[in-house]
Amino acid sequence: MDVSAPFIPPMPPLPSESTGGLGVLIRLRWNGFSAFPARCFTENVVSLNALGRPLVLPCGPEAIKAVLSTQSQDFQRLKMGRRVLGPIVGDGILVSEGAVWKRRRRAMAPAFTPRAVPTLARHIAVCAEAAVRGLPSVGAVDVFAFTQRLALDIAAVTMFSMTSAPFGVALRDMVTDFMTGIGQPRPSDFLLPPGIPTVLAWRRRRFRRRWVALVSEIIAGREAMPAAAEPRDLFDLLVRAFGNEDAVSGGAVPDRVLIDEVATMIVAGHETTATALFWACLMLARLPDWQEEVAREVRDVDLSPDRAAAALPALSVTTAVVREVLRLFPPAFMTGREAGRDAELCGVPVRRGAMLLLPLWMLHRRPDLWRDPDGFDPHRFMDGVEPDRFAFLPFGAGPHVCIGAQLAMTEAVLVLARLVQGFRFGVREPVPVVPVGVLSTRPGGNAVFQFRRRACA
Ligand code: HEM
Repeated sequence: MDVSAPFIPPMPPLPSESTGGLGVLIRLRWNGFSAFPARCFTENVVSLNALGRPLVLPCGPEAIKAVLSTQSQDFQRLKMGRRVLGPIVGDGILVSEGAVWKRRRRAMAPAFTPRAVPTLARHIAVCAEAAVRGLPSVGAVDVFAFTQRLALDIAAVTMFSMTSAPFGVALRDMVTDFMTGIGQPRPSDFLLPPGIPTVLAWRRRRFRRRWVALVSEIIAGREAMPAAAEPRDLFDLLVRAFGNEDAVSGGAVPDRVLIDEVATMIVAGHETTATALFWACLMLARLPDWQEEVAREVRDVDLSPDRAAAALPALSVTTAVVREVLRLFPPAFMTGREAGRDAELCGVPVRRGAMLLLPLWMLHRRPDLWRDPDGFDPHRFMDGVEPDRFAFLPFGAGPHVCIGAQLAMTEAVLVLARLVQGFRFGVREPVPVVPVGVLSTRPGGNAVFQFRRRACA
């Protein structure tokens, strides 16, 4: 393929260079892809101020490495994360800190080892097969809705060994409600101290009550299933993992812990993977040559449930496409930390209490790290050439690195492979679809996909 002219996907405009800290926080409410000034593409650390509170933007690989990894002891999670995400993940490992986080992370790690991949890949393949078979042979497909539904189904099946059918609508409605409403951080979330309620406090408390009731009902349904000798799903793996941890600590796992961690896995896992799959479909629809390259790779690969995990090494082009999508449209487009003590970041002083926002999507498009940084070109992930460890961080780094990274890659690669194996697709965009970063990287606009079943499928 011609590597000289990679395709440049459209992007929203960036703010002016004079945008201050408050301007960044206000813009984040609407789109993280148009919140940060362009100098974040070139500088290592940008220091701003938001209503008197220091706002530091570590943007270069060294600064990001220090915050997430080598100096991670100086920087904790943003306290506002708990305020915003707490209604849905409670005290789960996505928002907890210190000893609680450490204990839960250690307990959950065994559920995400490579040994679990074949079990989870089998569930993914079953869901992908059913979803692909359910598509019309020829016609328009709402790909965003399709990937959201499928990712939720996969989350339900990998977690509980049961389809999301009995509770899927309620779960999807509540997660979407949250993501598009009270889950979007407001400037007051960033600026008010944790003890002071924001105007959303009451709505968030009400959501929490309804959410806990729903997840408890789902867990009760799963617990009613007969026990199995071998772990069937993440639920068995988590219960076993927490059980082992209890045996060590002598404590009992309260239901609330299980509710929070189950909710964390569903929320952290489904929206991120669904949006990555949407962008992968959009890129392949816009770039038929790449779509055919993937089609050639997957044509004779056996993606049936029992063979899915073994098929992964044969899917190197599909994997490169997914990685390039995660570079250009990272679902976790940004992460944040708070300075727990006075510190220094690549020579820049950072005061205790300073807020740090790390625009990971801009790291992935730095001209000093990437050739044709805005162009879509999966070749950069082929031929065994690996990017610098701290140039490409779709799953973060350091102690809080994504626990589900391998599961997410397995899911994205297997679903994309099965979709292209079954269909050829194109797209019409009345308005160019640009990324919108609110909690995850969603499409900002309507893309009309046309699908046609492949003759051999
Ligand atoms: C494409 C899909 C995904 C992306 C891009 C993604 C990205 C990330 C990133 C960047 C972090 C680090 C955040 C930080 O340092 O502040 C993270 C953490 C986390 N992710 Fe993922 N993730 C994905 C899928 C998943 C899946 C499938 C699961 C679970 C089933 C999951 C569970 C978690 C959890 C629990 C954490 C917190 C880990 C900790 O703090 O110890 N993620 N993810």
